[in-house]
Amino acid sequence: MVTAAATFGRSGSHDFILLRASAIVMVLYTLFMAGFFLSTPDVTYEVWSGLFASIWMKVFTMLALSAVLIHGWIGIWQVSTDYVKAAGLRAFIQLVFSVGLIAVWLTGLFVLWGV
Ligand code: HEM
Repeated sequence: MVTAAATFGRSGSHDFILLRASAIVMVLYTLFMAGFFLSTPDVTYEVWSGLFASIWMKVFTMLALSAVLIHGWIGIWQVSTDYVKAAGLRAFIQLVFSVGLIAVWLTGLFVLWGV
């Protein structure tokens, strides 16, 4: 079986599931953050760092950042293979997004580590 080296999952259907599952996690995190800001009138430094001090918030945030990594990785592969016909430019776009997504994930990990 021929598989594309730039995809994330083992197969197209695996990528399909990963894209949907990661979308659900991102939507849940977005709803949670919207709820937090709506229910917290005064978001001070203490309130904000207190929120991220708990282990469940760290885990939830790392799950959301992993979902961004997986979703963005698969998503940009799908969009670029559909719309960017020049192979060199497509590889460059995928490289920029992949490195950027990994940088976001690592930044989140180190920031959370310090809270
Ligand atoms: C680099 C950024 C992103 C890229 C390249 C991207 C790409 C994609 C692609 C290609 C699809 C599949 C569309 C289809 O098959 O019809 C998709 C679906 C989706 N994305 Fe994204 N996306 C990105 C960011 C986000 C973010 C930040 C969110 C939410 C906070 C999000 C939420 C969704 C949802 C809800 C779906 C629909 C899933 C479904 O059909 O069940 N995406 N995205």
